[in-house]
Amino acid sequence: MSQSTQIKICGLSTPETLSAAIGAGATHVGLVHFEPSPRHLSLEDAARLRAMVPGGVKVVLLTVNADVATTGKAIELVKPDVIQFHGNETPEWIKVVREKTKVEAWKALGVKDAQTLANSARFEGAVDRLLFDAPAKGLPGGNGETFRWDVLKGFDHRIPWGLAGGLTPDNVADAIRETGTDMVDASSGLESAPGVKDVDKIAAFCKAAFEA
Ligand SMILES: O=C(O)c1ccccc1N[C@@H]1O[C@H](COP(=O)(O)O)[C@@H](O)[C@H]1O
Repeated sequence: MSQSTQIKICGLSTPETLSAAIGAGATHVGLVHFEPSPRHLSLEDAARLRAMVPGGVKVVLLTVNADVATTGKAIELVKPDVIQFHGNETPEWIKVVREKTKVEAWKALGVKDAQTLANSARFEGAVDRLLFDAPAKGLPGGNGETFRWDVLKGFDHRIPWGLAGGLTPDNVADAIRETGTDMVDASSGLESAPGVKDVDKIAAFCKAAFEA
């Protein structure tokens, strides 16, 4: 069993599924603030869920191309531990937000090929973690799509990173073994319908990830 694997369960929207994720051992819980998403939460609802999270579990607030004012308001209201930028945010923009707010910053990147990884170096010094996801399709993320994990093999990572994109209870162990990641992030693969998390899938996912 790998005790060190970090697990983010994203797109939680009810107290029941939030506590299922925490009970199953998630190290990070994700709240989505992006209106087109079936997982969208108002900032007020996100703040209510955030207040239920015990210390020791990190709250990740996900936004997409939000402007500075919205980002600042979101951080002030929700008080996340981490903000996950899942759009076309630049390193320079993220650096400014991070310096102003002191909140840990993650940047999701859609991986097309090895060139995406090479280009990710531009985020060095701007973010605390990169999340490698499938390329945008419909939504910028949360599409349940995997990508070619083999491009991650042998890459000289300079920035802490995590793996996202189409992860499920059935493929997460292979994903960890094939990529060597120490953090996995899942959302739509743990649902019974778009935006509806399934507590059994959450538990099975965490078990499989810890046992990989
Ligand atoms: O979950 C969403 O609706 C979402 C919307 C916009 C950007 C990102 C979104 N989700 C994140 O995408 C990755 C992969 O998700 P999945 O497991 O493939 O469904 C993950 O970080 C989600 O939190």
